[in-house]
Amino acid sequence: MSNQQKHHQNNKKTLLNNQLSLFRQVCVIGLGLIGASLAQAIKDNGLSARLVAVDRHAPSIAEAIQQQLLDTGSARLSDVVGGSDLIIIAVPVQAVQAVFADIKQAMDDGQLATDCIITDVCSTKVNIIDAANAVFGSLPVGLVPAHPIAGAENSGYHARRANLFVNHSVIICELPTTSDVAIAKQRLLWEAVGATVMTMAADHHDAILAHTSHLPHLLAFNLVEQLASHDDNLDMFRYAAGGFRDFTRIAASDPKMWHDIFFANQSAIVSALDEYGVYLQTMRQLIIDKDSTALMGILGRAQAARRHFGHMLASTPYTDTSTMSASYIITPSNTVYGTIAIPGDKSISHRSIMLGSLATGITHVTGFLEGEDALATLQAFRDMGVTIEGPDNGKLTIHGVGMNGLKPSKTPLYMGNSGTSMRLLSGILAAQPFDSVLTGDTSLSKRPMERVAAPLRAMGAVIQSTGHSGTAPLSITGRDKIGKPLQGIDYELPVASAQIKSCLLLAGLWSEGTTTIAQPEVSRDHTERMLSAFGYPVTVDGNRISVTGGGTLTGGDIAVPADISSAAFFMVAAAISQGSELTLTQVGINPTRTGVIDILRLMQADITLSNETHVGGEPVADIMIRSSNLVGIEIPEHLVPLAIDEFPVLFIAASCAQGRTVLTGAKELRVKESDRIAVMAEGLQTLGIDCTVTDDGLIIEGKGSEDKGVASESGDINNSHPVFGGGQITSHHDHRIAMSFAVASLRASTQITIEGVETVNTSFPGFAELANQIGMSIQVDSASA
Ligand SMILES: O=C(O)C1=C[C@@H](OP(=O)(O)O)[C@@H](O)[C@H](O)C1
Ligand SMILES: C=C(OP(=O)(O)O)C(=O)O
Repeated sequence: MSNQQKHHQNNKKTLLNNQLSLFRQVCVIGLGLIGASLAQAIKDNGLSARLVAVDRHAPSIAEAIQQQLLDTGSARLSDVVGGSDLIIIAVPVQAVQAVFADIKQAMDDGQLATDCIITDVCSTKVNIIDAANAVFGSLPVGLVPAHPIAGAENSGYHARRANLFVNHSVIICELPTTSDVAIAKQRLLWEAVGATVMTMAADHHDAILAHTSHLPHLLAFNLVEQLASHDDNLDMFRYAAGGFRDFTRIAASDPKMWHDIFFANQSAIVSALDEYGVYLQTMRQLIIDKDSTALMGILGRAQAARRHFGHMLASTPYTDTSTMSASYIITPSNTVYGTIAIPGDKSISHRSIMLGSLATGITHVTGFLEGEDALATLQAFRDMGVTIEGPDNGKLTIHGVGMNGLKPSKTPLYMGNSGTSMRLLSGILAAQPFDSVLTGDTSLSKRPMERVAAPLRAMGAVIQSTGHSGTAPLSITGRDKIGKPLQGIDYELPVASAQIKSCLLLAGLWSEGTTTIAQPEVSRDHTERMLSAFGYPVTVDGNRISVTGGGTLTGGDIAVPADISSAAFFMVAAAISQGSELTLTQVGINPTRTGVIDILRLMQADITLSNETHVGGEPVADIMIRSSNLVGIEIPEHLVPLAIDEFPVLFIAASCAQGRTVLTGAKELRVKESDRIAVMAEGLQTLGIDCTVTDDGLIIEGKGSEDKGVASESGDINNSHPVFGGGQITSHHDHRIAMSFAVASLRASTQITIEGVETVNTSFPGFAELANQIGMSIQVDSASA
């Protein structure tokens, strides 16, 4: 059950428990779909002691009384309205003024109190307020204009559904003249029938609805009319496939209602139509001109935006984690075996979009990671006007716009779950002439952003982290308002973070003078390498990296190697399990990323690299890893930034090692998608591992020492005894936590269930399928929440 449904249930319970109804008598005017559904929901939720209705259609009233929905009803308001404390107007927009006149008469006759709450459910709001003003002379204190964004193409009393409003939004216009009690009671009513209440000014409501509801309805009616007017219309309708059916579904709605809406919201609808006309003409011309690039740009942007808007509204990663509905149910298996290809590197995929977009000419990318994080970066550049074809099986074609070719996005740029996207983009955007806003999902909105905002400010950027504590949303002011470019900076990084370094180097591309970043330890250098590959000079002097502003990038081909951070799960899987041997092909082995190999080797893992070569400026190799008798170690601190994302799964390796493993100097783990020290410790303890959390790391008592056959003389490995118990793990919406505990199942005594695994798609789409291919047994359960 969703939170909203629970809330709905609780409201209902409270009202019923108190044996009090919210209203004495509700009078519904108009028993069409919305009016009758609301009446039914009020009845079913016990929200009013009495329920009466007014409708000119006598059979509907008679039936509603006979079905005990109504206490009474009539065609005339004055017959039934007396004593009502809520009136709901559910008639076509143009009829509302006449209803107001009847209500005023009832007030003047003493049938109704002057503070009686009056609401409506119409699709336009300004004209409702105008009509009330015209009738009452001033706005009644009980007037709460409202609009439930819910409906169905079927109309009338018989189409009613008490659950029509559950999980739908209701927009309320809180007028300055309305009493607080009236607003509060309206909120309670809508929440009690399952809706989410939003408030909006009436004119804003009408402008928005003109685009999101009125225009689409008008187009649907128009398209059906267009086809119906053809002589061969029967054939057209007979063979009209899904597209026509889907597009015109809403043209089956009530014509009278829509006729009224089109007039009631005349000016906003006409301006939405004018805008539509311009866009339509543009597409028409592109087809005439056979302008494939521009047409693909529009189609690709629209397709991606359609998907993107849904996520933005829900403030969730591209995969909706709000309901935590997917779990892994993993049956222990002992051995993994095979040769597999791991998906593309996330860090390099992000950078290929960024630099490809800013380059002149076309950039072809292969091996692009089609995971949610890299797709967020891709969408952001589409939002800024870059035409990007694909992804199609990891292939992208980016039509670079040059260093000065980005356009302002019409909406905030949504970064989903991706820290890399937000931090690197803030460097690029701080240098653009236009304003930008960067938002993210719940997890990203908790991660520190002042680490990039503060040094960017030192370069002259105007950037605000508008969240609770130095967090997103980020609001960036365009250079056109500031009037001078960013200034190069000499900056010493407080932490070894490739994201901060890359953000500042990227800002440096547009800055006056030279930007030099000094890092305390080596961190991944993909930005530096890719800048050079695109022909931008980068100077590396030990741990000091410099770029000078004013250069250009030239598009080219980028082959993204397999992601060593994803490969790490399978490296540990093979090392800790019995009789295992895995070969992972063409994995990136950039020395700034191979900390996981170094650490596993220090733990005496059996790892061999072969077929070493270079792909697109990055070294790659096949990595073979076999079952190993691991030993606990003190992890050298200089390796921490080189394995920063691999620690969750290295903790699994440490649990299976003989002796204690100590990690220090890894405070950064606390500000990833989750606090990876705390969350891993919690999960390890659930599975029976003895571990101690420290400020900047973790101490793990490995259970490998119980291993009877520790590297026997013949060199055999005995990794067969269980190290972990079974149990239920929460991933805290962190992809790497979910995948790490999946790997632990190879040494578990019984089943492990991992909740909230949707975010695995941010970095490793297809993880469970690949794991099962090599011998693991992961069942993905998408309905277990
Ligand atoms: O630059 C990058 O692509 C990344 C840098 C690292 O973050 P920090 O720079 O914050 O350590 C890493 O954790 C992240 O997954 C990707
Ligand atoms: C920390 C990670 O990514 P990001 O910072 O881009 O969200 C990660 O992938 O583990």
